[in-house]
Amino acid sequence: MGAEPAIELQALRVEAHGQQLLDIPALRLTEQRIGLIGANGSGKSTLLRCLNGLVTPTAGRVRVDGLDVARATRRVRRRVGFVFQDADAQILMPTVGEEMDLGLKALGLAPEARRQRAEAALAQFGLAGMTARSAHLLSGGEKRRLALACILAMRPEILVLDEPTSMLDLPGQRRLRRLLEPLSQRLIVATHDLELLEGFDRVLVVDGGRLHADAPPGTAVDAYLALVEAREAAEAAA
Ligand SMILES: Nc1ncnc2c1ncn2[C@@H]1O[C@H](COP(=O)(O)OP(=O)(O)OP(=O)(O)O)[C@@H](O)[C@H]1O
Repeated sequence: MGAEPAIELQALRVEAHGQQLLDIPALRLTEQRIGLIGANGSGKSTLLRCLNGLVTPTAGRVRVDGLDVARATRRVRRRVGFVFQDADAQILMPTVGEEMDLGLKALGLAPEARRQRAEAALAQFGLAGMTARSAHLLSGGEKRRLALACILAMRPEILVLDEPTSMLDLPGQRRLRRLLEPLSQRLIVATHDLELLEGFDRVLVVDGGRLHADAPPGTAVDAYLALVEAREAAEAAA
C-alpha cells in the first residue's frame, strides 16, 4: 500500500433503510479537477461523503493516497477538506474570526500561526478585515467563501466541494469559479453548474446511484443531456 496520490474506490455500495443509494464500480481518481454531475437525488453527495468517511459504504472500500478511509479516518480528514453544500451547516461559531480559528486550533497551531493563516485565507477569499463580523449574518456568497477559507486555511491536499455555486447569483458564481481555478489542491466537485466544469480533466455522471458516464467534460455533459432528454421523451410518451 503506497502513498500514491490517488483516490481509489473499490466497487462501492451504500444502502440505507433497505434502499440502495449507490452502486459504483471500481474507480481510480488521479486527476487534478474532477466533476460529479447528475440529477437531484442521484447520489452525488453520498459519493462525496464516502471520500472522507462521512458515509461508510455497506460494501467496498475507499482509499485516499493509500489510506483506508474507514480505518484512518482522522488522517484522511486532514488530507481531504470537505465543504458542505449548505454553508450554514458548516459554520458553527458566532464570529468570522472564531470560525476561522476553530479548525486551526484543532491542528494544534500556535496563536500567531493561526492568526496569520486565518488572515491570509480571509484575504484570499475577499473577506479581509471581517474577523469581528457575525458569521451567521454574512450574505450567502460570503458564507460560502468563509466556509472555503476555513477549510483551505487547514491546507488540505484534496478539496471536496458539494455544489459550491448553488444559490449564488451570477456574479457570485463567477467569483467563486475564479477563486477555485488557481487552487493547487486536487478538486472533486459535485455541481449542477455545468460551466464550472470548463477546464476540468474528468467528469463522472451519476444516475440513480450508478455511474452513467466517466469522460472529459464535453462528452460527459453530452451523456447527461442525452439521459435527461431520453427521460423527458419517455415521460411524454407515457
Ligand atoms: N442517510 C440516508 N438515509 C436514507 N436515504 C438517504 C440518506 N442519504 C441520502 N439518502 C437518499 O439518497 C439519495 C441520493 O442522495 P444524495 O444527497 O446523494 O443526492 P445528490 O445527487 O447529492 O442530490 P442533490 O443534487 O439534490 O444534492 C436520495 O434519494 C436521498 O434521499
